[in-house]
Order: sequence, then structure tokens, then C-alpha cells
Amino acid sequence: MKLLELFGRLPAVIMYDLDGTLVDSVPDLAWSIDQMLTQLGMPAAGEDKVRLWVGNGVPVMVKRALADDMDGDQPGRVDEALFEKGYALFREAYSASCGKFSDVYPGVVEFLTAMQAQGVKQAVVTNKSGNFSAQLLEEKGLTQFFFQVIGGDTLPEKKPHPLPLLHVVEQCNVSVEDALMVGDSKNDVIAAKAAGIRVIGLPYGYNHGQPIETAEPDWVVSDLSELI
Ligand SMILES: O=C(O)COP(=O)(O)O
Ligand SMILES: [Mg+2]
Repeated sequence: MKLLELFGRLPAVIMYDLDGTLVDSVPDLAWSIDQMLTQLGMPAAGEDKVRLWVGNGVPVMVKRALADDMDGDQPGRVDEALFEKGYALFREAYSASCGKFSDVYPGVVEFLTAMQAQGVKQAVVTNKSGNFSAQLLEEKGLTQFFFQVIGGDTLPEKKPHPLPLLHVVEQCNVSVEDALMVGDSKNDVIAAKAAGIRVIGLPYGYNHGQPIETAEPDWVVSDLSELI
């Protein structure tokens, strides 16, 4: 269904999640996690596991990988010294690979271009750290579409907290009813609902192995080209 029919009008601002929404970034992330693990003498994890672990920011993903477990970020699960070592190795590997093996999803450039042409403000609200987000967007030629990029470490809170979304809305000086969030995971849906912002869920990304419908977004569309 087209955006106008769905939302009732054009939103003043659209916020997008990054990993699993705009870019299929797991190939780079998994490559970097496996570099880290093998340099630590641990077995590689592979893309299927990393796809489940992504979504709550890099430090959490690194802890899950070091524990080889989704609950690896819980207190006491991963030794602090091991984490510091792993985190540095991951950042080194990801700085070199960020964007190299990852693709922009179908429909993304077309939709961003169409919204830009209509004067809709666009921002990225991701849990990925700000520097890697900027690097990935630049590598994929997407930087020009966004007036703001909020990373997981930009503000005191990250998704599923509503703060980063409310921050963008405030910057645009619009009301939450005129804003729209687009994401692939429950973190995006929970954050949007807590902010009073309507949210579109995309089924092709990473929602910790669960269908996006289980997070109950306002709408699910197969990909962004459906909305043009
Ligand atoms: O780095 C992550 O955990 C993923 O971030 P995103 O899905 O919020 O873009
Ligand atoms: Mg995501």
C-alpha cells in the first residue's frame, strides 16, 4: 500500500533504522566478529548467529559473540578484560570492512529519493555507533539523504528507549503525529510506540530470529518500494 493511503498524508519527518532496514550489514559484521574470535583463539560464529545477535549496539553484540549466547550481555557473563580485548579487535576489523560486503536493500534508494523530492525530512536512528553509522552510510552513498544520524552512542539512551526518536522530532520542530519510524526489529517498534510515533515494520531484516509481526508495528510492508 502506498504511503499516502497508509499514513493519511506525507509525514513531516521519517526516521529509519540502519542495520536490517536500509543496509543488509550482517556480512561485514559477521566477518568482523569472526576476525575477532579467531584472533582470540575461539571458534568463528558465522552469519546465522550474528544475524540473531545484532540490534542492540556493538558492545552487546560483541559480548553475545564472546559468550556464544544471546544472553552473553547479562552482567557477569563475559570477563571484562576479554571484552575490552575483543571490542578493540572487533572495531579494528569493522573499520576495515564496514560496507565492503554489505548491500543496500531493494527499494531503499528509490524511496529515499522520492521522499527527498517531496521535501520530507529524513534521519537515521540506529543502535550502531555513530562513527560506524557515518562510515557505512558514506560507503553506500546514502549520506546525502539524511539531515541527522543518531547512533547508539550519540545520546544518553538508545532504542528501545524513545529518547533518540523524540530528539529528532524536536530538532524538526514537528509533532509526533507527523513523524514516522521505519525499522526491522522490536527495538524500533517499542521505541516508536513509547514516543507516540507510528511505525512501519520491514520483514526482511534482523529481529533476533522472530517475525516482525510479533512486535506489532502499525504496518508491515514487504519493502520500501511498495510505498512509492
Ligand atoms: O548495531 C546494531 O546493533 C544494529 O543497529 P540498528 O538495527 O539499530 O541499525
Ligand atoms: Mg535494525
